[in-house]
Amino acid sequence: MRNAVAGYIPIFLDCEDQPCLVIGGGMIAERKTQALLEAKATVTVISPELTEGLFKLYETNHIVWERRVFADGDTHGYWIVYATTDQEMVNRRIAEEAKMQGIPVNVASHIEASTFLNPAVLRRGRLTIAVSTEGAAPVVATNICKLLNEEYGDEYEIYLDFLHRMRSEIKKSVNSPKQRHKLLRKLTEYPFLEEIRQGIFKEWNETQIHLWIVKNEED
Ligand SMILES: C[C@@]1(CC(=O)O)c2cc3[nH]c(cc4nc(cc5[nH]c(cc(n2)[C@H]1CCC(=O)O)[C@@](C)(CC(=O)O)[C@@H]5CCC(=O)O)C(CC(=O)O)=C4CCC(=O)O)c(CCC(=O)O)c3CC(=O)O
Ligand SMILES: NC(=O)C1=CN([C@@H]2O[C@H](COP(=O)(O)OP(=O)(O)OC[C@H]3O[C@@H](n4cnc5c(N)ncnc54)[C@H](O)[C@@H]3O)[C@@H](O)[C@H]2O)C=CC1
Repeated sequence: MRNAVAGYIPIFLDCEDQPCLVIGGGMIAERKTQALLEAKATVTVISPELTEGLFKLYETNHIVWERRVFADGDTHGYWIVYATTDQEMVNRRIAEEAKMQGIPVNVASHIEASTFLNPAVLRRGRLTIAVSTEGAAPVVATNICKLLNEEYGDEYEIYLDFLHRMRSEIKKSVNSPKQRHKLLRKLTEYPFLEEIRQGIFKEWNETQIHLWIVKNEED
């Protein structure tokens, strides 16, 4: 068992169109595959069998399925690898092979063989909250997400879409970094979240956005 505490760096990877390999076709493979597809990755699954869910994804062309057991060399050319078979030795072999090539690898059965791990995740549109216990208790990570689920409701999706739009406009039309920082900080002080919760928030149109920028630049 890895003893380090806080020895991981949390990062958000852009997986769009990246070739990702999942080895094994059970429930854990299905869970990791779903997460990869949500991130628009290109997924290949190598396994003699698939769960019903994975088989549906195969039938609908969402994944490529190679119907066989893992063979040496399979990880070559992939961007990221998940070893999710129920065979400890196979998972370890996959991890060794991936590591030799510098490919990040997650081993579902043995944290110490992995180079990265999957946190429990809560999503609200552009908001992602990811929680890890460094493998000490994955269920606790999930429970923390359940608690946060109460605190961070759907209003965050509308809120962040709006802030994203404002930020893009500010980046386009305000040249000075100092001014931009001032405006972006000011924006988060408005009670938009409260307005969204109360159902009284009205999306600003282009003119309103520009008027706000001009007015607050001067302040
Ligand atoms: C290290 C890590 C590597 C990784 O998989 O990335 C890992 C490893 C292992 N998990 C094991 C068991 C379980 N894992 C879950 C659930 C989840 N596990 C997840 C992540 C992680 N699990 C990574 C660290 C996360 C962290 O930092 O806390 C979640 C959060 C995200 C996800 O899977 O994407 C997901 C929540 C899904 C959701 O929210 O829906 C459940 C409960 C369930 O399935 O319902 C059980 C059974 C109960 C138990 O054993 O605790 C075993 C023992 C296997 C065995 O004994 O054979 C190992 C291997 C080991 O410990 O070495
Ligand atoms: N990280 C996590 O969140 C969790 C991890 N686990 C671990 O994950 C592993 C997998 O769990 P499940 O999906 O529930 O198991 P499972 O038994 O449902 O699925 C295993 C899959 O691996 C395939 N397989 C077996 N040998 C193979 C080989 N040589 N090449 C390719 N595919 C092969 C099987 O056909 C099957 O599809 C277990 O070993 C367990 O220890 C279990 C629970 C949670």
